[in-house]
This record gives sequence, C-alpha cells and structure tokens, in this order.
Amino acid sequence: MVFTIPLFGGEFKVDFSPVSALLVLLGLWVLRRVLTVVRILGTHSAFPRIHSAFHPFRLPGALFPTLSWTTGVNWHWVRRFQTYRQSETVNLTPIISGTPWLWTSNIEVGRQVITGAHKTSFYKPASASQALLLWGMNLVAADGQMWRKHRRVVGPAFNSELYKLVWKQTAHTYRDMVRTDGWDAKDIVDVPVIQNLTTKLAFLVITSCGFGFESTWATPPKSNDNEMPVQEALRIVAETHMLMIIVPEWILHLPIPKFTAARMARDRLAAFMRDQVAERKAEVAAGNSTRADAFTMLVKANQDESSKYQLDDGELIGNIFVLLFAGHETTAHTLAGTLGFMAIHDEIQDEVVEQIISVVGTDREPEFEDYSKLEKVAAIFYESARMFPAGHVLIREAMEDTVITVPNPVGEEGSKSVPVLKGTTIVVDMVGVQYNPRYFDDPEVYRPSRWYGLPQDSELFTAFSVGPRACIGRRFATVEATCFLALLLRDWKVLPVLCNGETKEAWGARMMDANIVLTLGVHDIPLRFERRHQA
Ligand code: HEM
Repeated sequence: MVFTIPLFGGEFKVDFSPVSALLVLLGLWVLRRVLTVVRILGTHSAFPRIHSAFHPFRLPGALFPTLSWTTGVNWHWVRRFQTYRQSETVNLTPIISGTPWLWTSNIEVGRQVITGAHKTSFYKPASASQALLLWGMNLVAADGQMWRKHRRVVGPAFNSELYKLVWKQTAHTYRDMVRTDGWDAKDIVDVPVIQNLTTKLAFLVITSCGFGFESTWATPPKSNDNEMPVQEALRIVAETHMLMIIVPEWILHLPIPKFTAARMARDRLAAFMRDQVAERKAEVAAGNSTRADAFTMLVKANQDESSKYQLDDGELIGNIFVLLFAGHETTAHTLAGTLGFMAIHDEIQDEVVEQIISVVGTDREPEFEDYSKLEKVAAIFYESARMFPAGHVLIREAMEDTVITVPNPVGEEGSKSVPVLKGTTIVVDMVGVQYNPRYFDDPEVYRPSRWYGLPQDSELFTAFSVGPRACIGRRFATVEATCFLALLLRDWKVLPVLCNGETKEAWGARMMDANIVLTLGVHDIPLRFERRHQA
C-alpha cells in the first residue's frame, strides 16, 4: 500500500505493507508505554515498589502463574511471607501493561478504605463486583447511598430465626448425606476431593435457608413435563455463573449442550424468581407467611420500609442471588480447609471431639442452643478462614484526592499521613492481613486456640472484613460449620489419604496451596473418615 504524505512543500511516497503498518503501530504503543512507565517511576511513591511485567488481575497478566518477573492472580498467596517484610503497604507497579495499585496488609489502613462510611473518599469500583451483577443490583456490588439502602433491607433477614433454620437444615443435610451415600453401612469412607462434599452441603443449606427450597442430597428427579426442575436450574446456574459473565449472549445461543443448559437454567430461574417475589409479597401482605428463609425475610423487611428505601423486584432477586454466590463457595472452601487441618492435627481434633461430647453427649442431636458452647468447633473453622481467607482481596478506589493514616512499623509508636490521589486503587490484601505477624503470632501455624474466649462480634475475625461493610453472613457460615463439624467429628475421625510413601507432614505441606477463581480456597484434598466407636 503506497501512501503520499505532503511535507515541506513536496510529496513523500511511503510504501506500507500490512506488516510494516503493524510494526509502526506496535512501535508507537511501545513508545507511549515507555513514556508512561518513565513518568510512573519518576513519581515519588510513599511505599516500596514491587515491579511486575504485567498487572495480576488484567489480561495478559492474569493468564500467567506467579513467576519471578510477573505477578499472577495468586501472587499475594504465593509470596505471602515475602511481600510485606519491608513495609505493610507496597506499590505493585506493572511495567508492560496496567496501572500501579497499592496493596496493604495493614487492617487499620484497610479500615479507612473499606468501611463504606458516610464521608468516605473511597468507593467499591463496579469492576470489582462485575461477576455479581448478573442478577441485579445487590448488597455486595452497591456503593454509597445505594449500599445503605440495600443493607437496611438485607440486614434484618440475618436474625436468630434464620440461624435456627440454618442449624436445622445443616443437621438434616448431614443425616441425608450419611443415608444417601451409604456412610451408615461403612466403617471407613474415602472422599477423593472433600471440596465436592462441602460444596454440595453449603449449596443445599443456602438454597434451603436462602430460597426456601426443599433439598435432598440425591440428585433432584427430572420432571415429566420437560421443564427443568428449579433445583436443577439453580445447580446449573451456580456452576455456569462464570461462563455466563465471560461469554457474550450470542455465543450462548450456539448449539453446544453446556451453553443450552446454562441458558435454559437462567431463563427458568429468572421466571421462577419473579413468580416467587409476587407470591411472597402476597403472603406477607396477607399476614399469613410462615416461612423463615432469607428470601421471605427480605420481602418482609422490604414491605416495612418507606418507599424511599424500598428495593424493587430486580434488586430483591439480585440480593437473593448474591447470598447464593457470596455464601456457598466461601463456606465450602473454609469447611474443606478445616477438615484438611483436622486430618493433620490429631491433638486438636481430639480436643474438639472432647468438647462436642461434653456439651452434646453421644446420644442426642446437637441443638442450636449448643452453638455458643461449642466454642472450640467454631474456632477450628475461624482458624481455617484465617489461613485460607475466601474473600482474599477487597478492592477500593479513591474518588478524590485524599490522605490516609499509615501506622508506623511494629515497635515504632505513631503513624504517618500519606496523600492518595484521585483514581488510586487500594487493595486490602486479606491474605497479607491474615499472615501479618502484627496481628497473629506465628501466622503460619494452625492454632485455633487463638480464637478461644473472644466475643462473637469481635472485630478480630478480620477474614470476614471489618466495619459496617463486614460480612453479613459470618454468623450464618459459622452456625452451619459448627453444626456440621459437631455431627461429623463426633462420629468420624478425619485422616489424610497419603500418596505412596508420603508422610503426614509432607501431606500437610502439600495442602497449603491455594486455588483462586473468584474466591480463594484450599486445593483439592483427599480425606479418609474412620468411624469412631464411642465407649
Ligand atoms: C467463611 C465464609 C465467608 C467468608 C470468609 C466471607 C468473607 C467476606 C468478606 C471478606 C466480605 C467483605 C467483601 C468486601 O467488602 O468487598 C464479605 C461480604 C459479604 N458477605 Fe461474606 N463471607 C463468608 C460467608 C458468607 C455467607 C454465608 C453469606 C450469606 C449467606 C455472605 C454474604 C456476604 C455479603 C452479602 C457481603 C456484602 C456485605 C456488604 O457489603 O454490606 N458471606 N464476606
């Protein structure tokens, strides 16, 4: 291709092949990037810089594992013992693509950016919650005044009636699992991937307590009228959630069975949810609703609000779905981790079983009233949440030029004020916080006793975040975990399934590997359950 460029009164002819055109464009891009990086590196940073080829959460960086020259999506896990040695806040500066972000392992810095307080200078960018907006605006994705409106309505749904239901449903699901999977006829049960079990449990509990569905451990039967059963639709939607976000709508219409099922499930569920909202609204208005699930509680709380604060049907549905997504994977990962830790810590497992027997005995079912006395059971779950914090990064952006107060390093009194420019992203690195020796002695050690004696609402459980925007489902998750673990550990001793010649220590070291998709969880763990024969 020949271009004629008029220059200095004459004409210059330039012969451009498509390849050379591309090379010119690439050259311009490189030049622009070099200038940007020179500008960035020339700007003073109040925090030590960590250089990386790419941004860990943007393409192409997200496709790489964490290597010496670039940070992948799990870099904060892989380098959890190194990143904050010099400073609790660092400036992660990508060289080839992406903008610098501040990462902090200090919860006091975190508190200033994540709280969602009235006069905050930080907000939760929509890009941080994109994956949760598929079903409508909701508590997790909302910010500012909108967030306050959602929290006002969703908050009251998390009450003791709901927790009683969670306890009852968890016990029911455990018994159902034992019967359906034939555990009651065995003395030893091997589970190749414990996550499969904990995910199914958490899913059934949230669909029952969140949506009010009858659930069974066995696969739901197919209906005769060709219509997909709602439970099945829910299961598919939970499994294909990421696919629905990434793939454009037209691709979902291609004749690929997985896509067709995902689309059918979504449409079936959307229609069903609209009917459910209408039905529950009518029940609540007539005063004859006897249901205690979160969905009904939400509708009730919403009816009580003045119209200024009321959520519309789309927002109600958005919140019910967000409970499903925020609630089931997080709990399942943390439970899987807890059981993995039990398998390698016999002495802790024995201590916990002793407490279960002393509180509940061996003959009766644990009751919701036992919950507060099963402190050691809750503690093994909390300690797993610390070592594998499912909500691993809290991302916020400065909406104006502002100042943050940064505590001085451990051993030095006082703090310093650091200016933060509008548009700066600050990541509260939950892995960094949970492994920060300022807050936890020997952070690499699994030690549930660090949680003994703390009040239920203590802010020291930072894995669930702090301040007004802290996890609304913390008690839900802990009640579910305590009930399940009390039942399971009373009947079964948990052991690791070792590979040939592997020691328990080596198995334990292998277990300390995190898998990050949306949430952070422990890698697949194979476990053995050996029946306890109580005297
Ligand atoms: C071990 C289990 C769990 C962990 C570690 C966990 C962790 C967290 C964290 C760190 C946040 C703060 C997120 C942010 O500010 O960006 C959060 C928020 C939230 N969590 Fe959880 N969560 C768990 C279980 C649950 C459950 C069971 C539910 C619901 C049934 C739930 C519902 C929510 C909701 C709705 C929010 C948003 C609260 C707000 O912004 O006002 N979570 N969770």
